[in-house]
Amino acid sequence: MDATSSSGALSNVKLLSSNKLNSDHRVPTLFSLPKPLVSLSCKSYRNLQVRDKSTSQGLVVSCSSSISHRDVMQGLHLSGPIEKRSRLGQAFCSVGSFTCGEYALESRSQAAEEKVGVLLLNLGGPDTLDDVQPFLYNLFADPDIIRLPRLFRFLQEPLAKLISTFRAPKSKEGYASIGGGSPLRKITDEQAQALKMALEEKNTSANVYVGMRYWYPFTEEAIQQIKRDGITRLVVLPLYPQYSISTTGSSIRVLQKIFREDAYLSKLPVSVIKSWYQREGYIKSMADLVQAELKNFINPQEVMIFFSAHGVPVSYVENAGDPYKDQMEECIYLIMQELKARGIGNEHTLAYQSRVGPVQWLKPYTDEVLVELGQKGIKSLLAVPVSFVSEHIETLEEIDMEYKHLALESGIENWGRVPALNCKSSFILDLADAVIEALPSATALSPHASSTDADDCDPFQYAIKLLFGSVLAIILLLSPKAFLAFRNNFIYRP
Ligand SMILES: C=CC1=C(C)c2cc3[nH]c(cc4nc(cc5[nH]c(cc1n2)c(C)c5CCC(=O)O)C(CCC(=O)O)=C4C)c(C)c3C=C
Ligand SMILES: [Fe+2]
Repeated sequence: MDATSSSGALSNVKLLSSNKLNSDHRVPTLFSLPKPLVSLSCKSYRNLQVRDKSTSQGLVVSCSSSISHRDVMQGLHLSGPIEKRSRLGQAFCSVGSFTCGEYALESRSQAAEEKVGVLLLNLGGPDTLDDVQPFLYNLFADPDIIRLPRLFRFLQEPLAKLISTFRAPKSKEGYASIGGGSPLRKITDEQAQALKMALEEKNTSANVYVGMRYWYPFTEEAIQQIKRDGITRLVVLPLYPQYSISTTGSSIRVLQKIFREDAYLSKLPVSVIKSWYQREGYIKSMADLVQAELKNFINPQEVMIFFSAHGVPVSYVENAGDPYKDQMEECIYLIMQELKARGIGNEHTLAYQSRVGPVQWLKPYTDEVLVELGQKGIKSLLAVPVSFVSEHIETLEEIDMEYKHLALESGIENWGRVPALNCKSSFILDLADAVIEALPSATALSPHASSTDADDCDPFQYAIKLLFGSVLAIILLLSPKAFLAFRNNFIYRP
């Protein structure tokens, strides 16, 4: 099919040219829009949303950085001569000067040969209690979760076996108390379906896939399906708003490995949305949830807003450069700013939950802060889970049961919890916008590892890790008592 006929839905769009890059991809397609039929709004430096007024069809124009922020913000007041480049895959097309009346733009939805895929990445969770131990094994066998120096990598799998076996009974109790398994697969599938529909509403047809890191459907399975479907452009969207080496980093590392080893995948244009905690749609959706939940308290203005994020070991942030903590703090700041703009000026605090194992995790710890707040006389508290967008064991069991119990015991009288975003429509619509904005910048996936290797730290730290690694391994292998102590440390506290 040629590019002209594929633009049929946009009757007011005139095809200027189409370049054949190679036998598989016919890109880009360039159109001009007569001024009266176009409204233009700015989403970011590189993506202008253009709407054809007569058909309400939406298109994305990607701009080179030679268009300044001021030019972009002025939208319709732009006037030439400005050099504008459309970028699709590896191709650059110089369009030359343009004025308000003659926009040259690149059309995604009209490139008939393009088959867009969106890959949602998530952690995964056991579907049944029998899955708990093997799920935990997969998690602890991940070198981005238990970061051993390279020399000690041979211990990764035996350690994973050991920790998963000893942690499983405690974990099973948790999963049993929330119905016998994790709700993650079901919710993520629903999010995928909702995202597909939201994209359709925005005139972008896409297949949406789910790839889990530690349980079914595994990322590897999703990638095989993407290949079978002949996807020609892929957006990777991890369902973690903030980036951590242990979550998004780990999933991207798996992707890079698979893509590197496959002739088709290594050429596939891919755009990875590494973090999206600062997106307006996400922040507003979170603020909506907080605002709605505050109304359930008798004195909403007296409620302490208590953000509880999943923790990571301190070493991730301090030695490996994990941006997770900074992004989390900025995210909380943005949500609070949004609430302030709505006239909600409650006090707030951030703490980290779900620590595992005998190392220091990000502080303050949720359980300790709850006790302190109770002792300080705080009477009403609204817990807000922030690191994850679906209900899961740590919201349904850890927050709703353990932390609630602890808070009430500590003197807090009124307890509330903001639900996870799940399929909230403003959130899903914003994810759809994020996908649409990411599409033009897709390029072949970089072969370099995205996560910081455990060996990348300085030689002194490396030597210390080596020493402690050896001592730990020897103690674990030789001493049953130490082994038991280690086991006890690998269950969540309190
Ligand atoms: C942003 C979210 C998450 C970060 C960061 C994270 C880091 C991290 N997690 C563990 C250990 C475990 N996590 C477990 C479950 C789990 N973790 C997250 C999210 C993050 N983890 C979610 C959403 C879930 C729940 C999945 C579900 O089934 O509902 C578990 C298993 C649960 C249990 O045993 O209690 C473990 C163990 C580490 C070590 C880590 C950082 C290094
Ligand atoms: Fe976790």
